[in-house]
Amino acid sequence: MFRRSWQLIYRMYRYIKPVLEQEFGTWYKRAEQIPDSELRRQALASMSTKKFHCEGGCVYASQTLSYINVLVPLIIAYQTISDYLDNLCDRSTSLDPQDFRQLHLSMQDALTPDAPLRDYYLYREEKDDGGFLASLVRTCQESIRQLPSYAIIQQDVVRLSTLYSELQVYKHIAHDQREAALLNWWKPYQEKYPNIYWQEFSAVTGSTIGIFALFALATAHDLEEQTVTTVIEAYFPWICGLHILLDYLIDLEEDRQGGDLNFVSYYDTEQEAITRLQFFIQQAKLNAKKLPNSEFHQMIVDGLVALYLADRKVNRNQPEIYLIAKQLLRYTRGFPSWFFYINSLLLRR
Ligand SMILES: CC(C)=CCC/C(C)=C/CC/C(C)=C/CC/C(C)=C/CC/C(C)=C/CC/C(C)=C/CC/C(C)=C/COP(=O)(O)OP(=O)(O)O
Repeated sequence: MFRRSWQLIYRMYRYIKPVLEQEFGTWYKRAEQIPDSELRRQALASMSTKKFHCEGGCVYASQTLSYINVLVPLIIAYQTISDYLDNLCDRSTSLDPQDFRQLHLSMQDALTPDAPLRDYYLYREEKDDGGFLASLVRTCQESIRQLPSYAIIQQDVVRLSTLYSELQVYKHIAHDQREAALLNWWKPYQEKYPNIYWQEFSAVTGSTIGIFALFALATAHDLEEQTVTTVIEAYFPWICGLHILLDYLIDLEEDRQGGDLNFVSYYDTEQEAITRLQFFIQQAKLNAKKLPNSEFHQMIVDGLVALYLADRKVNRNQPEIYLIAKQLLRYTRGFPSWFFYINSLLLRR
């Protein structure tokens, strides 16, 4: 197992990137052949603008090189479903929760080895994707069958995936209803997560990386339940929360102008946003230290901050975001953060 940031980046370029490019390219070509023009447009738009989601997600495959050919296709297929459906819901002509729910059933089917395929487009007009979504689901199912300890993580990944899907439903309904729906959804979880706000809980559920961390664990033949629990406790809420709060931070100005929901905008002041994000970094690091292969998960924390703050939107023309970003990058400190930041700039710009 590797311990250093340069070793992670070396593995990414040497072993992961070739498989990733091949897989991603194949799905992209498949998307180009989607018969329905609107579904095709959304699939291509999400794959063109969000490739870094797959690139970042595939970092988890660097832990076990012997499973690259299982983990990379799995992570790419699952993340592609997530990004494609997000585009369909965002750009939807309807605001129909029933439609959003039905589409997202594909994500839980993808994580259930023998689940039969369903009509995920049942409640929308555009239906003919030429089997694109079904093939993504099937690819996930074929991959998870090859993970020796999948049975031990199955229930938890489906639970995290269901929470993600619920977030996507509530986030995309009518603007005047979504905040109340999200608050109401949060109520039964409030007691379990007393240290976070409702909007932070929503952010936590929006990350796919807790699932990817569990996929990587399931490559072990002797996986213990206790290890799964410790990894979930580190990721949900801390590492996942940090991930999506960063995602919303860089969209803050854009969302403000477009009147879009943004979980970072709920902080009262800039200083509160900085304090809360620093709190998430601190908790994420503390909890990452408790994990098996802890160096890897600590690199994920540094890497997330670097990857998101390397986005084009973080620049001097958006002073609020720029200031918060600078403070956060300084807060993570040390060589790995700067090394990942430079690599992320190369990847994303
Ligand atoms: C291939 C290669 C050489 C890679 C090198 C990568 C690199 C530089 C690694 C070093 C640093 C490192 C360790 C980074 C960590 C990487 C990591 C784990 C990244 C995570 C990527 C990921 C899985 C992203 C998915 C994000 C996600 C699920 C987003 C959706 C969540 C959400 C709720 C979004 C908001 O949606 P909405 O409000 O609808 O708004 P938009 O859709 O408009 O944004």
